[in-house]
Amino acid sequence: MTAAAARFFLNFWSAFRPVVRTVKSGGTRGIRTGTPGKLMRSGDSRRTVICVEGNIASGKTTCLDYFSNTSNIQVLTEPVSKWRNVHGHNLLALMYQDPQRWGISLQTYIQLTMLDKHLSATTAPVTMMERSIFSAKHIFVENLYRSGKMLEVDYIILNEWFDWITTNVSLPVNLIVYLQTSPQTCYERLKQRCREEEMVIPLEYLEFIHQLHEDWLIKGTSAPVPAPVLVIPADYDLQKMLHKYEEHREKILAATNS
Ligand SMILES: Nc1ncnc2c1ncn2[C@@H]1O[C@H](COP(=O)(O)OP(=O)(O)OP(=O)(O)O)[C@@H](O)[C@H]1O
Ligand SMILES: Nc1nc(=O)c2ncn([C@H]3C[C@H](O)[C@@H](CO)O3)c2[nH]1
Repeated sequence: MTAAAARFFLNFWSAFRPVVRTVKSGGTRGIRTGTPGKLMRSGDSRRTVICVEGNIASGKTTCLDYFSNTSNIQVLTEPVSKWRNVHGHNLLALMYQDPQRWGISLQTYIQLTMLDKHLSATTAPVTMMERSIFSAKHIFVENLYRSGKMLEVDYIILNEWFDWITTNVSLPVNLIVYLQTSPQTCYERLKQRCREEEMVIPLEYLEFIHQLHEDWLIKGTSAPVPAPVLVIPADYDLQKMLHKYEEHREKILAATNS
């Protein structure tokens, strides 16, 4: 990274809400958010972070809703509302309408907003996040680049940001819950939900996104996973899925002891 880029990043970084400082801890260099008292942030080893991953409309929000009533669990949903209104600009809609032009803009903003989610302060010992900075990179950035909708130079810039952030900022994840839902089922649920920006999504896009999840979380052939993966087949109807979530509750919360 050039000196100018480092200066830019450090200026950007100092604007961040949490007071961050570089500390040596356990021999590895990483930025921990310095917070007194009970407040915990992602870098706090006392905190357990579970990321719920899955295709579009695979049922992540429904899963998080189910666990949101459990004491000691803080649920962090994706900041989709931010992506749909960046000072009046609907970046999510722009990307779906013209991914070649707006893919880099959306991914840059998603990487920032997901980093902010990872670093958000909480008093709860367990955080369940919808997706992560990792899936933004390994699923969606990869899809844009591999489908020829992202310039190589943009892909490289995003990768350098991702590598710097994940090297210098402690973003521990204790468990990934992968809701393994078929593209067809996701497509049906997406149509049922009718999120305006997503009405242009073809089944083929969901098939690409599905394959990238499988390569990453099942086959392990694309990129390292930041935590053990618990796979929950999620094609079943709502009632059966709620039973499945209850069946897996112990395994999911066992991550707190790992
Ligand atoms: N098991 C299920 N059976 C039928 N419909 C479901 C099931 N789970 C969720 N849905 C419905 O499918 C739609 C998508 O579900 P949900 O919002 O939980 O998915 P998601 O993975 O959070 O989506 P996104 O990735 O777009 O945020 C919603 O309308 C939801 O009510
Ligand atoms: N391009 C792109 N990159 C991401 O990192 C990303 N994360 C989520 N999404 C899209 C999927 C749903 O439409 C909607 C809600 O998940 O936002 C993304 N789209």
